[in-house]
Amino acid sequence: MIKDSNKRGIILMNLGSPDTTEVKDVRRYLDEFLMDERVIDSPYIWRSILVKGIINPFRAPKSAEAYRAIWTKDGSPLVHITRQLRDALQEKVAEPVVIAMRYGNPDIRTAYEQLLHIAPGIEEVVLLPLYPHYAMSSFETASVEARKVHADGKYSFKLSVVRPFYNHPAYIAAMAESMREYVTGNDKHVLFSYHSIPEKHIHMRDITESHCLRGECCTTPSATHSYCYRHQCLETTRLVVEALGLPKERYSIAFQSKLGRAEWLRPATTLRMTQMPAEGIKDLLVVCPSFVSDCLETLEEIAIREKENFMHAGGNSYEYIPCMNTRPAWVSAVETLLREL
Ligand SMILES: C=CC1=C(C)c2cc3[nH]c(cc4nc(cc5[nH]c(cc1n2)c(C)c5CCC(=O)O)C(CCC(=O)O)=C4C)c(C)c3C=C
Ligand SMILES: [Fe+2]
Ligand SMILES: [Fe+2]
Repeated sequence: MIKDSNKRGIILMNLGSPDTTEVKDVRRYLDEFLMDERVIDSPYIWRSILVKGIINPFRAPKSAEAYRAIWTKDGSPLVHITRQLRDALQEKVAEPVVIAMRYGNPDIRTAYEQLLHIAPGIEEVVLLPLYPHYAMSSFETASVEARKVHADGKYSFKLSVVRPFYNHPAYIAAMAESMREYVTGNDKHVLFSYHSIPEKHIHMRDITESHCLRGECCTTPSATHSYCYRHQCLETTRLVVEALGLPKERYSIAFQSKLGRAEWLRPATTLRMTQMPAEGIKDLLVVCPSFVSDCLETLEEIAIREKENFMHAGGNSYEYIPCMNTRPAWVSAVETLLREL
């Protein structure tokens, strides 16, 4: 690693949002997002028909409305929080720090150009995809896109990418710290709600071609766990509850934000919301460790919509534990992840 801070730049890369909540901008964003072969893996022609002809015409107006419910004077929460994280990190490190989004703006090319403008002699760029867990549709697409643009632009700096940090002690400690005040002094149930992915994507990245989604696969050691999203979510949960000292009857795991009819990781958060009150879980805390910055999927889906579902199903209290956003422990963890590369 090049240690000289004058020669190094940092990019924090997040998923991205539409530029505005207008349907045309949301449509453009969804088009870019869902046409990504690592998000919808069908052959190009079928993907085009599906996205442009079926999903987008219905989804864009609905998503625009959802975005309107969480939009701020500074625009998208996700993008604004990523900017704030950048500012907080910049206070702590000498290297220039910029942000990039996988979809929408600012894109990765803009981020490279910005770094070269700030520090023309840059020799290494360190990219931190802000996804704790490995998925084709998150970490993989971000790093592939960054490498592709790096090669296409014939940039002379070296590009280094920080690996998923789902079990890194600094991420686990920061997650536990962000939850401690909510879980202490009560016996509320804690639901760990992770973004779901299609089961097919787990099989596609099973390097053994025979391990994943069979029996107790995710708790049985395997070389494929470096690519297994489900294993990594279970590990994050295990380590966070260990750090918090939560007994096993106090927490559970679910997967949110399913799209379409295929099999996705289960149980579905939305189904659990209607089941939990009947099982005697009336007071609920929900945390979303696959997101480090609050976004549509946490602020609208979890904090608003799923709360309504839970309360209508007979819940007594429901609290969403915000993402780590710009909490000092998380900013320090980011610094650690970048230093250790
Ligand atoms: C945490 C990592 C994420 C994974 C893995 C992921 C997979 C995935 N997502 C979709 C479809 C949509 N996701 C949408 C929003 C969204 N997704 C993530 C993160 C992951 N997605 C974030 C942070 C956000 C919020 C963006 C924001 O602007 O705040 C959306 C758009 C909104 C909507 O219409 O619901 C879609 C669509 C798929 C299909 C997928 C895996 C295959
Ligand atoms: Fe998503
Ligand atoms: Fe697994």
